[in-house]
Amino acid sequence: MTRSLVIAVDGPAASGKGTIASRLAAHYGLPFLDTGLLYRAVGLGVISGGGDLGDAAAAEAAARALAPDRLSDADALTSGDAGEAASRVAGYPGVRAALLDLQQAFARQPAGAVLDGRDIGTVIAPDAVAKLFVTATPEVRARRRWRQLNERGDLIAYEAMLADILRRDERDAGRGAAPMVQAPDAVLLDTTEMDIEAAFDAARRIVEAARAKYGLSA
Ligand SMILES: Nc1ncnc2c1ncn2[C@@H]1O[C@H](COP(=O)(O)OP(=O)(O)OP(=O)(O)O)[C@@H](O)[C@H]1O
Ligand SMILES: Nc1ccn([C@@H]2O[C@H](COP(=O)(O)O)[C@@H](O)[C@H]2O)c(=O)n1
Repeated sequence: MTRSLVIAVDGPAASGKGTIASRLAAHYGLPFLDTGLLYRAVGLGVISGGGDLGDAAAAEAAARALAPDRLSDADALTSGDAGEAASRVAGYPGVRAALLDLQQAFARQPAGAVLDGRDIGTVIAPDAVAKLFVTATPEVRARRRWRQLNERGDLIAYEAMLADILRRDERDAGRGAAPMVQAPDAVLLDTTEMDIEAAFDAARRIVEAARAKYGLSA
């Protein structure tokens, strides 16, 4: 059976997984889904509806009601508040269950797909041809996110950014439902000392090795 090229890219906040995943998608001509946006949209949905992020039922209802147009407000979705809200609602099993089918259907497209998140290689697409776990030190990740947000005018202190990253890492890795963990068959890519080009190049080589293993090389 010929497998389609599904690429799973997981890793902690601001590790560069989205940058790598979108570059891989463009390189291989595949559709790309940033699954973090789904959880961010659910978190914002709860807040905008006047709900409480500590209310699992409200979060699950927001996940079940998630409409595609909720994913288009890039500025709101990529704010620090949205990231924090996302990691709160992402711990609820009902929220994860509500978002499961959509993600798995995306991964099942005939040509293949690239998805990035926390549980792509473990839960969403455990049979993915290529699995990467992208990481970097918390300090480097905080610096990257700090620069990204400050460049667009979201002024935030580096120390606050680092605290946010550490809190989110702990919550994402420590939850019971689909915790952030490297899949046993994922390749670790530590981008601490890499610029974007070097990180993409390393990722592409990992995918090429996986394609060769499954006889998918041109
Ligand atoms: N290797 C790198 N070197 C320097 N900057 C990088 C590198 N990779 C990504 N960046 C920058 O770091 C920021 C965060 O990258 P990106 O959004 O890809 O991370 P992420 O892991 O997808 O984050 P999120 O947790 O929001 O999903 C962006 O501004 C991006 O341009
Ligand atoms: N597959 C995923 C993707 C994301 N999350 C949660 O959403 C938060 C925001 O994700 P970003 O990738 O945009 O930073 C993240 O901290 C996770 O809590 C998830 O659980 N599973």
